[in-house]
Amino acid sequence: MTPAPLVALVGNPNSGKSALFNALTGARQKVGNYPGVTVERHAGRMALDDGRPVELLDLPGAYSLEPSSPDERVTRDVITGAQAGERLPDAIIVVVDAANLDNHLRFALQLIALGLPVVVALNMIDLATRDGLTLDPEALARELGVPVVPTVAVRRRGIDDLKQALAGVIGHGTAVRLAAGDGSVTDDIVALQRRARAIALAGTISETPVRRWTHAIDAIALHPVAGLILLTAILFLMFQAVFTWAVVPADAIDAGFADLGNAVRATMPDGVLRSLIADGVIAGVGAVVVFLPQILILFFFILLLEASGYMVRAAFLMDRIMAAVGLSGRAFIPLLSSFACAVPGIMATRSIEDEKDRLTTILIAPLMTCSARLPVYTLIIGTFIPNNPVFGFVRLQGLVMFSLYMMGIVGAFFAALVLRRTVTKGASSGFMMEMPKYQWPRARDVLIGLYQRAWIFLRRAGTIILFSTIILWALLSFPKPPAGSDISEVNYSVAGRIANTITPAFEPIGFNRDITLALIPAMAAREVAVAAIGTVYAIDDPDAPAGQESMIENLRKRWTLPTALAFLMWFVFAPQCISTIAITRRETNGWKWPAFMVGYLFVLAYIASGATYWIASAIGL
Ligand SMILES: Nc1nc2c(ncn2[C@@H]2O[C@H](COP(=O)(O)OP(=O)(O)OP(=O)(O)O)[C@@H](O)[C@H]2O)c(=O)[nH]1
Ligand SMILES: [Mg+2]
Repeated sequence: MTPAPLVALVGNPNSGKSALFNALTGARQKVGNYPGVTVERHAGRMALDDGRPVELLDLPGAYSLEPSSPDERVTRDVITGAQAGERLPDAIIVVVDAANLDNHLRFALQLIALGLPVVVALNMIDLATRDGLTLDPEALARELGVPVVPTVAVRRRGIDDLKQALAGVIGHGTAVRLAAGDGSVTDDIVALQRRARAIALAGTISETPVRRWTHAIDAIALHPVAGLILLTAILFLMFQAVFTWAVVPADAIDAGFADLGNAVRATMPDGVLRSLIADGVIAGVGAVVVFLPQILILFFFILLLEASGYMVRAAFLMDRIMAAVGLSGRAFIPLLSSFACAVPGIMATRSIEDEKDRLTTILIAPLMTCSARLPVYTLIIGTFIPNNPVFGFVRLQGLVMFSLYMMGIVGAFFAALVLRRTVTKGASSGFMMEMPKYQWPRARDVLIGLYQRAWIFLRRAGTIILFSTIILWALLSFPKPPAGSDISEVNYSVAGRIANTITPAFEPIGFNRDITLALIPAMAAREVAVAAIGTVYAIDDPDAPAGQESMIENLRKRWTLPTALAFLMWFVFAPQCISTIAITRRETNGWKWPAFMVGYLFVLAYIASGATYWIASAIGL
């Protein structure tokens, strides 16, 4: 006796597979309104209208054929015939959510391409109608090249039609597939998404304005060329704004700290305590806090992009590029978080299944420009780069800032490419995600996000930065040179002597003593570099008025442009952050990988700074 034909229900999570299974077989499989209800296969029996028995399989939902979790693997193995002890299904019912066609058709296209006889169940038609969406199942069938049956699983509507369509395809092999669908499917997720979207559009008779808008925006936002141009333009605008909008509030904060410093100098008697407060605490912490407006503007943009639904689109656009350098698409979100700080970014890599994928992402996360670098970049750019307009509307300072961010990204991709061919060799996995609807960001959410960021930043200023500044101040202030000595106070101090000892190692890449002085305490946190420079100049030049103005004057006097550029390059690449090293140790369970990370990043930083210095000097900057 030949066994009854085997039919499998496949589709995205939460599309209604188990509900359909119950409707078709009369069984009572658990259904629930969240993804991941079914986590293993279930079999049941049903009869077609002509009395033929069929064995029906309910499978766990999946987003794609590249499994990212064990239950998705079950699904993939069953429908490709790779599952031990299971025969290849004679047909599959692809269940799609009619109200979410763009997302669900992506997987449907992959499934149809497998070549098994397919019937598509256009489920949850009731919800689509409620959302003001009218679909054309025949048009969808034409585009997909397989029968499409509208169903409402929970009301048992469309079940008979589904059985009939199934009877039509079972036993007819692939020949029954209509001619129109070419069945070819690509690994390129952006292309796949575009095709799914085009088919969804062709099958849509009418829809609400929100849905129409989403389609219209995505036609540009997800376009492989126009989308990338749009993304670049948005990022660009962001960095222009960081510079232009911050001027007024930053000046106000700076004036506040300057007044405070001057007041302390005017009222307190000259001595160690006055120097500690004015040169250490106020000059150091003030030098960092000035950058609060810029950090908030940056995060304002990031929060808007996240809340509007654009960020996921950016992830889609980047997926192709990420795959090209051997990164998993899932790495996008951790890498994106690393723009705030590498520590949460590295923690977010836990969502990456594959160990090698994950390790690669951890190793390159510090190359994403974290917000602690912003004060360093802004100070140096503001001091050394003139704010000339280029191409009429773009300003040079914003352009340089944008390039520094891009350099981090390009450096990370380059590093991934090399790592993937050497220390973390292996295949990388794909990426599927639901595409959210566009919506206006809610003011409340954005405000809460900004408040949290401000708090994190100020807390750092009040703890790590304050603490390292005080230590540095002490090391810079003692011992005091004997009266009448012509050695400067800084050079005579412990810190000055340490810096003078190691400066020769950095001279080949253009660094001066001030920089080496700043680099060591900056291991605690990158912003400390700015605090350190503030403290050094406050001690070195005690008669100058407090505030950023005199710090900038000192920088211009003591640094050359090639040195300043080399210093910027150092901060693009160098692993100047103890917290990142610590979290890498924790997430990789040992010292091997953090040691490797620190090593390769220092080498990279040294080479990049040196090259910048020499090239800049050679062309006479
Ligand atoms: N309104 C409506 N709700 C439906 C329909 N089909 C399923 N549902 C509901 O959608 C939710 C998900 O259904 P399930 O059958 O559990 O979905 P599933 O595809 O098996 O999900 P996983 O097992 O997680 O992959 C449940 O709350 C169902 O009651 C439908 O046609 N219309
Ligand atoms: Mg289920």
